[in-house]
Amino acid sequence: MTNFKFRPYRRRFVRTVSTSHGKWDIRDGIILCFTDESGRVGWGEIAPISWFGSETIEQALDFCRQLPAQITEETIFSIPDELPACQFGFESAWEEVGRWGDGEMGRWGDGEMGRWGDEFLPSAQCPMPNAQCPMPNAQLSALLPAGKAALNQWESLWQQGYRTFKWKIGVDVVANELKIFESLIHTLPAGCKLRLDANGGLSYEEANLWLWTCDNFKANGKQAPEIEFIEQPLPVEQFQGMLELSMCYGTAIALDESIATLTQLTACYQQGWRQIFVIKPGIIGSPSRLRKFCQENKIDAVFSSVFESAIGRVAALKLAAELSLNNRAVGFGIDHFFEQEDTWLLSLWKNL
Ligand SMILES: O=C(O)CCC(=O)c1ccccc1C(=O)O
Ligand SMILES: [Mg+2]
Repeated sequence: MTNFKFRPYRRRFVRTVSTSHGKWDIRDGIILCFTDESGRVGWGEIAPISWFGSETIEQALDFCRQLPAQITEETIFSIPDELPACQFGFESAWEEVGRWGDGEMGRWGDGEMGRWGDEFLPSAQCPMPNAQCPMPNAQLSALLPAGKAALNQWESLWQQGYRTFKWKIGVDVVANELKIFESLIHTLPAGCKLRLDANGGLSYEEANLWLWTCDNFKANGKQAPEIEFIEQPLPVEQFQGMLELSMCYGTAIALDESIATLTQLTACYQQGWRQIFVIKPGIIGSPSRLRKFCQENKIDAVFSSVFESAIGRVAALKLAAELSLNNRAVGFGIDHFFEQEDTWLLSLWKNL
């Protein structure tokens, strides 16, 4: 049995996230707080992306609202598969409560449970993500802005230590993007990797053109940057097309939208996908079932952010650390899309 509270939040990106699905300016999410009988605290976060295949924020809120103030393990482990972001948020908060020994209050409370709003607010400072999970930027992939803005942004990210970059394609017409791509690969220094993310926005012909261009770049003996993979070239419905493409080119393909939830991940694996899997823990569903799947099948996984706050990120990165096999950079280099996080968390606590 645990005491359960939730609070919705809204955060505006400092720069628009442009993908082939359109523009995204605001992240709506929900923070969960569990407190057990002995006062141990666990935090969780629900950060859905409905255009990606998860529930909507309204569905997640409706689910939270119909729950009683005290919930059991049974409730947490029977959240329906239609609410994958809720499964992640509730289960990770639950795991966090269980992690602390008797008498310990967890990483947020510092032994003294503060109050949030009028009810409970962590009295200790806000969770400091970097202090909580120190991870060198070299192990993260930094998300570049779409279009030619990428040409101006990579350098400051490089200076911050990032060595893997992801650039969105399928946003503009292919001829324009190919031109920018040419400039980008000729300016990126040796020792870095580039991921191209089409978000399902290419036609079969365009996908062939991109894969051919990447293969050619490599064949011409160019060593920098290494094109690590093309992510989700075709729409989710065209799984067979992507399977074919994955066998025709040297450049690898990573599935993302196609495997947004555990149900989809299982289906694609069963249908023979063995290249790269982009796992977004924040929307995939139950962490314990994800663990089981990854351990049983030894998939080549790349972990990726859903623009969650430090609370969801800590839980997601914990899974990434447990389940990454090939040391691929995790797609959490997205801080430059937000105002400084501690400031945001502080104001979140204060305004509750
Ligand atoms: O994976 C990354 O490197 C950054 C995160 C990212 O690109 C992303 C974030 C939110 C929603 C969709 C996507 C995506 O990979 O398409
Ligand atoms: Mg993607």
